[in-house]
Amino acid sequence: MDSQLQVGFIGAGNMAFGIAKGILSGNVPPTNVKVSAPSLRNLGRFQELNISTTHSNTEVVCSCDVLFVAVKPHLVPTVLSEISHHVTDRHTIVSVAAGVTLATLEELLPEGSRVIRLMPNLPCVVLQGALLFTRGTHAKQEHGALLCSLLQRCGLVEEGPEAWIDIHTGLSGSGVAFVYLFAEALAEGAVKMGMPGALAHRIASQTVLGAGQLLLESDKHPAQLRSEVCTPGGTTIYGLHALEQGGVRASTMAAVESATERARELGRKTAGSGSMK
Ligand SMILES: NC(=O)C1=CN([C@@H]2O[C@H](COP(=O)(O)OP(=O)(O)OC[C@H]3O[C@@H](n4cnc5c(N)ncnc54)[C@H](O)[C@@H]3O)[C@@H](O)[C@H]2O)C=CC1
Ligand SMILES: O=C(O)[C@@H]1CCC=N1
Repeated sequence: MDSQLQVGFIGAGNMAFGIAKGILSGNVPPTNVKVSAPSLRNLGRFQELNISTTHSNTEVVCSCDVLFVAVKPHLVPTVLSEISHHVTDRHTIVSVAAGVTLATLEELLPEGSRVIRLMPNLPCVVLQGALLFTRGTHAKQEHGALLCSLLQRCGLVEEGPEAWIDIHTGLSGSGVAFVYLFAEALAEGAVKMGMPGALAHRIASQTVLGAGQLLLESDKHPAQLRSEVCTPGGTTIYGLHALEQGGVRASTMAAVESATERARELGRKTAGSGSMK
């Protein structure tokens, strides 16, 4: 990767911070990164990473080659209209906004702009993200490869068709929160049975981490690993029976479906009016 490559972020929230941390863990020095946001509130933690910060979105655009647009979806039309005059051949614009489609992004930017739609997730901040991107009309394979090399330390980075981005949003962007809910409930079950809360939460976190790592590294189907934990007539099958009675499988599938549908709805609203309230 070109050591002169300049990276910009518009929006200094949780997701921008996660991606920035991943990028800095690769071979991009903080002096090559700039972030903008209207208030000082979120900028401090970027400054702690020696990233330069500003309140001017156009200043970021004018100084970078790859620009991450990391504001809430309903602000994307306003932000892109504001910076549009400054977007040139130099730029690859990468939007992480849930639901906002390539068609909307391309329409809001000058003809021929290079656009990529990326859906990351919060564990980028610990270099364990799951990211899926899709390239717009004018973003070539080489631009996808450049993005992959920038994000190489963020976690798993995959490319796919745009139709999968909203699904990935439900599965993984939002899915992280579904896993947290499960971890919280695991710990609360232990607290109910008499274990101190702090210990229960530490053990629940390690259980989620260990289960995930084994699932990834073993290359086995989750049902196979589940059966390896179940002793016939033992404790696990009793617990699984209780979960199935609560409809955990159906409600988890419904959660992914519902989050995916919401991403699609956000996309339609952004395409329609530029205002999503
Ligand atoms: N938080 C998450 O887990 C994920 C978020 N996303 C997407 O990332 C985007 C950002 O989400 P978060 O980081 O969670 O939001 P956030 O609320 O933490 O951050 C948004 C940032 O945008 C800044 N901002 C607001 N108006 C602005 C403007 N006019 N110009 C420049 N900056 C402005 C805010 O000051 C704030 O720093 C959203 O579009 C969301 O869909 C995608 C995947 C996961
Ligand atoms: O909840 C949201 O809309 C964002 C997108 C995926 C995760 N957080």
